[in-house]
Amino acid sequence: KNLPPGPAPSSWLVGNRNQVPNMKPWRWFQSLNEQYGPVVYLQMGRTPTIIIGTAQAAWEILEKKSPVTSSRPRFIMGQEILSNNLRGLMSEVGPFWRRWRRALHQSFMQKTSDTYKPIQSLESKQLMYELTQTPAKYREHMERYATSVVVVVTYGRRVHDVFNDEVVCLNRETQDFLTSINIPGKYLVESVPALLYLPNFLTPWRSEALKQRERDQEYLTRLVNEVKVKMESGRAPHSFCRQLLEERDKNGMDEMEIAYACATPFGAGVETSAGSLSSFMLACAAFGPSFIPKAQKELDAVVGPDRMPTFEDFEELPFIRAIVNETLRWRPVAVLGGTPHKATDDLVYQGMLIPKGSTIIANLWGIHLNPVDFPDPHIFDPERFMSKRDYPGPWQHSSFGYGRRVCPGQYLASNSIYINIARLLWGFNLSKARDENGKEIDVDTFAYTDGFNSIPLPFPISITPRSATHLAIIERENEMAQEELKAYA
Ligand code: HEM
Repeated sequence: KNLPPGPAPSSWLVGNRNQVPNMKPWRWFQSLNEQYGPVVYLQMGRTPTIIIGTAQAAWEILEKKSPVTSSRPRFIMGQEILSNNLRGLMSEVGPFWRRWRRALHQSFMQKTSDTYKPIQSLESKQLMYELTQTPAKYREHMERYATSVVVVVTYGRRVHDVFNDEVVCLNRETQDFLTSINIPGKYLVESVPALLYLPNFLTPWRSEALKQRERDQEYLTRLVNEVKVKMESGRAPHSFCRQLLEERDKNGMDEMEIAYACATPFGAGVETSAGSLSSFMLACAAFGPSFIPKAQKELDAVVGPDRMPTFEDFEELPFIRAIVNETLRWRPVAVLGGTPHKATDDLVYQGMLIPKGSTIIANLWGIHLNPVDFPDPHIFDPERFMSKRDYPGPWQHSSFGYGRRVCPGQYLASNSIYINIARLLWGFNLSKARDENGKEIDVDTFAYTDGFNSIPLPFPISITPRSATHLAIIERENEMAQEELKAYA
């Protein structure tokens, strides 16, 4: 009674579960919101599930009612078995989550994130140089940038090669395993938790996850120990890990909690940042002539050809800022709004009951492609951010989520996106690649991965320095940056 509207369940037992498409479910969710309204009810097995499709409803439910809509559903395989309940991102609201969240806030709030601008600037200079050398490998270079920033900030050491670096390989193995088991419906135990009481020999799925847990704990502890050794010899640059170790008495975190907390920025911050930069490149290939000339005019007037844009130019570059916002809006990387929330009490939204225990999904695909807020939503048009609009929240888009779960890395992330977009547009002509006959190669702006983070599938793009002066500056800045980067080895 009074539940939000939604499609009829297929059966009492599975509810709507078998109606959800395996591929890109966010598109189906969007069509449901178009049909039934901004808040839709689905019954996933026995769990009530709420799909939110507008920014206004998401703000009312997840921000204003955040005291009761900020928990997480149970993740039996990913959180309880694989991670021994030590990953804050999947954790229910409670003392463990608060400790973890406080630590992240301290190290990634705006003021602290501003102290990471120097490393972001240096890594971005290397990225610019790499693009002059091997432009076709732009995705790899962007991934290296995003990974190195996150690993420097977390452990105080750089990443030179995303294919062979040990931290990267081990973290990626964990992330891949986590993604492969966190698929709704894949394991019966997620809907029938009583299976947890079966003996080990009847539960091979458990043994596999426990083996991965052992590997994770070994390398995550090893990485923390490396920082400890450097701290003892006075060689540890400031880092998230060092701070957690130094403040152990204050933050009350034990060794393993610290080890897992340090895995957080990698898991949450690399694919999201690199994927957003890839979406920007796709927008350049698809819509470049409609916005690049204006952006370059602004950069030429404010920055000129004799130096690269810096963080200090930010206030003077309103159109570049608009491009950053439009990049995050146009193709939201956390396409389903990140990890779902859970209601810890009944609440009522516009007369509709959201029952206690509901899983709540803010479908960013629907929210950002809602033509009421963003007319012609699939067109990449930074102009929509050039004047303040009536839209809830501080960013004028919803890319970083809501309420107590709002992305703690939002400042680090937006600084990365800004500095790279400003420099890419300043230094390069970015346009459609051409085939052997000189014909432009079209790109598909819907060709994205199906994963938890949705990122563009590989596409060709032409990246060439705007002039010999720009190229010389990119080379000179990179040379100087390499000297400064030696401090992080
Ligand atoms: C463009 C880049 C990024 C985007 C678009 C993004 C987006 C998001 C979104 C939508 C959420 C879910 C919020 C919610 O549940 O309502 C989230 C959560 C989170 N993000 Fe980010 N993020 C980005 C980069 C980063 C970075 C660099 C970090 C590094 C610290 C980070 C750390 C986290 C963490 C730890 C959470 C979970 C918070 C919690 O469960 O309490 N993110 N992010």
